[in-house]
Amino acid sequence: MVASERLRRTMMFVPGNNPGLIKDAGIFGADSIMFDLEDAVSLTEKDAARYLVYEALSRFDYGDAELVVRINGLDTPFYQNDIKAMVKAGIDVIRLPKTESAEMVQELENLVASAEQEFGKEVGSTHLMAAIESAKGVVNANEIAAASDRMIGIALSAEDYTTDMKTHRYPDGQELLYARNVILHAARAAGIAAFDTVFTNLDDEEGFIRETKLIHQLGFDGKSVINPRQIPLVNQVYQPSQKEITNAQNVIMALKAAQQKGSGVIAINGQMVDRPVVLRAERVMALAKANHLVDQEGNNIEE
Ligand SMILES: CC(C)(COP(=O)(O)OP(=O)(O)OC[C@H]1O[C@@H](n2cnc3c(N)ncnc32)[C@H](O)[C@@H]1OP(=O)(O)O)[C@@H](O)C(=O)NCCC(=O)NCCSC(=O)C[C@@](O)(CC(=O)O)C(=O)O
Ligand SMILES: [Mg+2]
Repeated sequence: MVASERLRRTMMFVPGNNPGLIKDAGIFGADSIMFDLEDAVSLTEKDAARYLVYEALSRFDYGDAELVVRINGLDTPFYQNDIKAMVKAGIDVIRLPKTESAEMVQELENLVASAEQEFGKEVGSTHLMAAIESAKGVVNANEIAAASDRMIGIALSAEDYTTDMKTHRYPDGQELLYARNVILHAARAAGIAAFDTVFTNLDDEEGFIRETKLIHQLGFDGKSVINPRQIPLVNQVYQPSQKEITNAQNVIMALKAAQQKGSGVIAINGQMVDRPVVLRAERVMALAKANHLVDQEGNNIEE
């Protein structure tokens, strides 16, 4: 699948030092599975975790899920070995934590390109994403998002970010409003995905849904999650209504009819339909397919 066409509603963190969680991570339906070598892994387990994730990537089948690894930061002694091992294993995406500048992304890109050459991988085949976890990262979000053609997205990491901002997380999320909007605009301007942060209180389902509705309304592609229980809740929020699906089906039908006639102009009931409407309709249909509300041809699936 082309990286830019993927749905990324959920990106699930899986601690890289936990064999049980790693083995079963594919059964929960996350759009992206993110093996963590950074903050979920203690300093004494860094090498063991890297080895475990490498072996898992080589042995287990995670189906259609996009496979991501969060490597250790560029200020640690671990990131170079992380990059080599993950490129060798054929990871889809490397997520750089605590990204503060375009130069950091470019350093990552150079190391990834060297590793691709060393291990006989196609140069450019490993995609990148950056987590923004500080005021400096937010201020430089535009240049980070545009730093490399390999970038598929940028993410807000609110736990570290709120610490850097000398605050903490509140239920209404006011403290994140600026960072969320900056990250979203930087991602959209660069034509890549925007991911919202984790929600750490697993027992506060109501709070999780409230936050997910907010980031869905703002325009985020999806959210980092820490537990399989959060996946269906995100998918539910991102599920289009029947009215949205019917409208999208009409737009797609009109598009096909126009193409058959060799016309570039699409009209429904005499009303011209412009490109943004077509793009929105295509996204609604992609979400409807992912939620099994329509079949691959876009027809309603009867209950
Ligand atoms: C929290 C808890 C211990 C609870 O476990 P519990 O077992 O009590 O949960 P249960 O609900 O009972 O689990 C039901 C079944 O699912 C299985 N299961 C659970 N979690 C699973 C999972 N993640 N992957 C696969 N499988 C899973 C489990 O094994 C069980 O399987 P089974 O026994 O067979 O029924 C567990 O979830 C967990 O470890 N989460 C990941 C935590 C983590 O990675 N933190 C670091 C990333 S954040 C960060 O660093 C901040 C950040 O950097 C973020 C940013 O950058 O965005 C920033 O700055 O903001
Ligand atoms: Mg963090």
